[in-house]
Amino acid sequence: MAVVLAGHSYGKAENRVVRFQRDTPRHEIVDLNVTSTLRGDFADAYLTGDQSKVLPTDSQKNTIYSYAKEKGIASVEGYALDLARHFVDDVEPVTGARLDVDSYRWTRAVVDGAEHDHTWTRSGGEVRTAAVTVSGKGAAQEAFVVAGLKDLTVLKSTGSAFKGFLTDGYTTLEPTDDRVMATSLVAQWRYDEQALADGFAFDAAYDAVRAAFVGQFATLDSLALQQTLWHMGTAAIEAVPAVVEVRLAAPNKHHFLYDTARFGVENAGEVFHADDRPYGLITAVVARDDVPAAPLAWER
Ligand SMILES: O=c1[nH]c(=O)c2[nH]c(=O)[nH]c2[nH]1
Repeated sequence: MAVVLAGHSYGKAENRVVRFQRDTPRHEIVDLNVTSTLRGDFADAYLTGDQSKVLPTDSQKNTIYSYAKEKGIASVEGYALDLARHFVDDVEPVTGARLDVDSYRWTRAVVDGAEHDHTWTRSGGEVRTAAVTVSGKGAAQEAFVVAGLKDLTVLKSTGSAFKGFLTDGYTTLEPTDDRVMATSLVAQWRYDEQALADGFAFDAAYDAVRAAFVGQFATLDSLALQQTLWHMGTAAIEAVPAVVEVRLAAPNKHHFLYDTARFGVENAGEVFHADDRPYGLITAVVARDDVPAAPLAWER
């Protein structure tokens, strides 16, 4: 038996980059959490301690901050592509780079009825995400762009059923035609090569996918969260031609009708106990069948 180094990667995690645009009196803000991950043959750094091929994570951090000014952040995905291509193209031992970016939304403060030029309030829990992977040098290079969101919390007070399910000796759940449905959606979607062209409208695509998710959640008379996810993924692919694969994870944020009959009080679906755990966790991968899978796009 021999022990081998079976895998490795390294990078700088969670660089908190806050970039302002101050060219006019009305400033703009972009607030990011950026993680770089580099791949290549860095085995010697582990096996013998030879760091001659290792670009320090400190240098990666400096590049991440400097590119926020040098290249700008016209879109988060474009900024991540610039960084990933730089690490692979310009740093000899690097053969693959992945950039993960969380993007936090700020809303302009309203002061005396008017939007303020340089003050914002941080908006809700929802976070926009991007994961860009560049692999290989020169003509053989491949690039993948995965956009996403996490913690998009949605709730509907009717239009959701769950019935006809399998039962066994442990089943106590009552079937229902009318329940509260709520989730805190985590979604990622992969774009095809259209996203690699200059000027691809990442923000418009994001807005369209998000609107497809929320629209399906609201309008589908749901028979289960599973069915809702299928419709969400399908609607996103139909809404944006560049989207080829959607991965969804949805915790079922259970709302249980509170039993007020015990006190002689009628409760016609008006008072619920919002439970936080345990929760059902439903996932789906929805994809076009004419586009090859891209496992590298998802590899962390
Ligand atoms: O939408 C649902 N899917 C399930 O699989 C499930 N299981 C359960 O107990 N409640 C629900 N709801």
